[in-house]
Amino acid sequence: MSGVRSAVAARSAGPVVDESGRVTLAGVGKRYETKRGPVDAVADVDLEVAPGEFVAIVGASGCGKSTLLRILAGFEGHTSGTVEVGGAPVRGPGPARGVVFQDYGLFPWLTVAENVRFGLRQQRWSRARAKQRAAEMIEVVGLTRFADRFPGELSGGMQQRVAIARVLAADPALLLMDEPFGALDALTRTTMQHELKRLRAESGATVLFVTHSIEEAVYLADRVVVMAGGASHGAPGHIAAIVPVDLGDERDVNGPAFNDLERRIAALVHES
Ligand SMILES: Nc1ncnc2c1ncn2[C@@H]1O[C@H](COP(=O)(O)OP(=O)(O)OP(=O)(O)O)[C@@H](O)[C@H]1O
Repeated sequence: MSGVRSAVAARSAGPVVDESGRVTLAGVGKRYETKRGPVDAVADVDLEVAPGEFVAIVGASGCGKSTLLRILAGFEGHTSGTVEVGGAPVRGPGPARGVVFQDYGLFPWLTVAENVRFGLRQQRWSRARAKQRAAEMIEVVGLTRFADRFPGELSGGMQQRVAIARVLAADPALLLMDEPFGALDALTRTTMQHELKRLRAESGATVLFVTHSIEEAVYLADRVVVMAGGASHGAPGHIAAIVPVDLGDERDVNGPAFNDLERRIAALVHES
């Protein structure tokens, strides 16, 4: 936990609740003005995510999942409604929000270790502390042997692991992840899901996680948001359902309760 976040935790009595991870979306809409006229990517999105909660977002292609994440990351503005993180309006990117998107966003001229240290140094971590933290996170994603390699020397899946290590190293209050494991092979994907679960339990970060895999959503999340619509479907993207995942911490992906929930969510995705 970062210095600021532990200070917040130390002041509050009772369970640790880091309010800086709270997400509030109220009546959120995004309209793109294009040559062919306005495109409503999303409309009327209401969602409250509690600090420390893990919310997965699923839905057919084009329903606005990435748009919502980009808005929360501060990469683009919304055109209606309110978007708040930690009780403050989002006006641009910020260090309390860690972002892992489909493109790895690594600096090709820096080594793996330098890439992971970069954000920490930007946040004024000392050289020694940044070096130690980077080494720890690189170990977590299983890339210690490659710490001195450049991104161009690694596979896509390995580059994605570096991007994940880089974001997790900074211990953000809110993690925004858009298909972060989409490019990984099945075995690495399972390992990374485990690690993400563990790291998130340790750090208490709030996570918003976009995935096309309903199994992944049910395995990781406290709640699954099902989105529907999309500009190409003639209706703006919107939230069609929010499904709580009441399966406890140890989830058996082959268990009947797990599979039932997976089927229920799949039906909601296909209906919408
Ligand atoms: N810059 C843009 N200009 C115009 N329309 C856009 C722009 N960006 C996104 N859109 C439209 O907004 C809608 C939502 O796109 P978005 O990428 O958020 O969907 P998605 O659910 O993440 O899709 P996928 O699962 O395929 O990644 C789509 O119809 C898309 O065409």
